[in-house]
Amino acid sequence: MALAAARRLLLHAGSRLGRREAVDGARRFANKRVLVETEGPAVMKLRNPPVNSLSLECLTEFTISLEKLENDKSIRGVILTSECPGIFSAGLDLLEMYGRNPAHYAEYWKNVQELWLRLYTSNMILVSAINGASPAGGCLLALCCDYRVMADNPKYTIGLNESLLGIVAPFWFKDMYVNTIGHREAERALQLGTLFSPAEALKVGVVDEVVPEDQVHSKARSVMTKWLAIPDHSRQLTKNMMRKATADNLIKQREADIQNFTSFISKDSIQKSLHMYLEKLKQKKG
Ligand SMILES: CCCCC/C=C\C/C=C\C/C=C/C(=O)SCCNC(=O)CCNC(=O)[C@H](O)C(C)(C)COP(=O)(O)OP(=O)(O)OC[C@H]1O[C@@H](n2cnc3c(N)ncnc32)[C@H](O)[C@@H]1OP(=O)(O)O
Repeated sequence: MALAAARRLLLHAGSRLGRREAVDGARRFANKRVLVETEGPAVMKLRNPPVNSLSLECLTEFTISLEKLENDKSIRGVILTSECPGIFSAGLDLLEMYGRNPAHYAEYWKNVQELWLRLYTSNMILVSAINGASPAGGCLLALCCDYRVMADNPKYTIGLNESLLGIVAPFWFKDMYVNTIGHREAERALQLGTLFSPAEALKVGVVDEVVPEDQVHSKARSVMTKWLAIPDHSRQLTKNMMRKATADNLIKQREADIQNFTSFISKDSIQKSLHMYLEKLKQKKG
């Protein structure tokens, strides 16, 4: 209920902002954690500092922004990137999965599923400009895209590292990984929780292209231009043919997946693992 109300408020605020900024001549709309520019190829920038973690609020704003873009028939493609220096996205927000109650975990997971389903089955062309670290849920966002361009900076890594946290990548994360890099590579990378450097990610197929950091956005734009030259109807039907079975696999068991997540994440042993991981992140500083 609370989330539905927040959603209505955000949609309302979003459209107000949209109108005001259009009057200024810049075609863009924004909410607190997601900025969308629709001048030229649409660009969606995550801005949830310090690390673009996908908190419930961030997920909600992201989903709403995507919904607005989908409803604007003049927008055929979106570049997904980050406004946080050095970070594409740190993935799901660990604080949404630690020390909360089962109802919160269920609500959070429903929203993770919702964003994934919308992104993965989007009719728009999605290109990610990966300009920073992209672990776990950050990698998931990139994997939803039709093409991934990554900055050539060895400090940036990408991959589904869940097993390093003592948790397990859900089956639909795994399915998408298998679809992208094949069964053997996915099996190894998932068990080891591998975080790939840009060069390794290119080799294994997690990303499609690695370019110097200052060229990530221009490359993403030129990729978008190429993809926009393809007729929408044939490209969309082809995308749907490739992705439908994977999305349907979650759709048919959404409730069971929420229950699984809630009971798994509520376990004492899993909470303990998350606690240790969060402590490790804190200690990194000191
Ligand atoms: C069998 C049934 C199975 C059912 C399924 C069950 C479970 C699966 C569930 C979920 C799948 C999970 C998916 C995820 O996405 S989990 C999140 C994984 N993310 C990570 O591991 C990234 C962790 N972060 C980092 O490695 C680094 O922070 C960074 C992104 C490389 C950035 O490094 P940098 O040095 O720039 O920053 P800091 O490390 O100092 O971080 C700053 C600040 O942010 C906090 N933080 C970092 N990441 C997260 C996060 N994901 N969520 C929340 N908070 C995060 C960090 O703790 C610091 O906080 P502080 O308060 O100390 O300033």
